Amino acid sequence: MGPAGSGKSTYCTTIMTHCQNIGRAVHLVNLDPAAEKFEYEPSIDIKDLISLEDVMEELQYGPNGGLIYCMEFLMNNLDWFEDEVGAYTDDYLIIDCPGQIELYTHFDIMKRLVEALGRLNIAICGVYLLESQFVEDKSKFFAGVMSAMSAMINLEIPHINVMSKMDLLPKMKARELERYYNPDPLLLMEDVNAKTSPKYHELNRAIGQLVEDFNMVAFLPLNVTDEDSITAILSHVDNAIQFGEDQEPKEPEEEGEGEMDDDY
Ligand SMILES: Nc1nc2c(ncn2[C@@H]2O[C@H](COP(=O)(O)OP(=O)(O)OP(=O)(O)O)[C@@H](O)[C@H]2O)c(=O)[nH]1
Repeated sequence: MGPAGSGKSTYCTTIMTHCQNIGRAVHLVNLDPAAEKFEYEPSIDIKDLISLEDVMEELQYGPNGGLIYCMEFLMNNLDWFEDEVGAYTDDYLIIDCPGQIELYTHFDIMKRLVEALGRLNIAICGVYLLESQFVEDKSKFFAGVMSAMSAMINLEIPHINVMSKMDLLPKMKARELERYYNPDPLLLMEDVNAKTSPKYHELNRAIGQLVEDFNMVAFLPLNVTDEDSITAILSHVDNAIQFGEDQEPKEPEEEGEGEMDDDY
């Protein structure tokens, strides 16, 4: 997941290549009804169900309304999705999502999709991408942190955030980068305040405090040319999936089994 152009498809391709190199069964799922070119042919493709192009042409919708229409159409045809995914329940699926940010923040479409995967007993990890260049404009960076947080809160699934396109970021000291990997909102607010009118400083402070109070957003760097960063991300995803599986409510025990005694 992530905003338009944040590097979602590149992430999918990078992880697909890496998984294939280490001999792991992996499939690409495309959920973007506007996607055109793929480096790997998707095993499941929303365009087999509906395409943005058709919706725009036939219903005269614009790109954003059309996208939402396509996703709602998918929601009304979840049996199609469940049948498609049902063929791969033992494998690793990488789901490339559309870039419209409202899908993760104020529609429940992704949430319903997550529930559909849950019905198939598929363990999930959300991966949210934010471009590294955002660190050069702290207001944008904070907007990105807030949208990542919003996705985490809405979806309630094991989740990691990835800072993409690290090769494009000018060299920075490790200590400086750490401020972004684990955002220190109050420290960063000083820079944002320097660029905004004093009448917004209280608002900036409140936003910083919100990020601090939730204290749940951290980023892992992805440099597609650095195998170590790819391995590290995949291992975090695996751990998050394992964590999610460990948290699954257990089947209720048979009567009499494991009953607590009255003294407990
Ligand atoms: N240098 C560099 N460019 C990247 C990287 N990741 C993505 N890009 C470029 O950024 C642009 C957008 O990348 P995509 O992977 O298509 O991003 P996306 O999030 O799938 O985009 P949408 O599907 O349109 O939302 C493309 O031109 C990519 O080549 C990266 O790690 N390094």
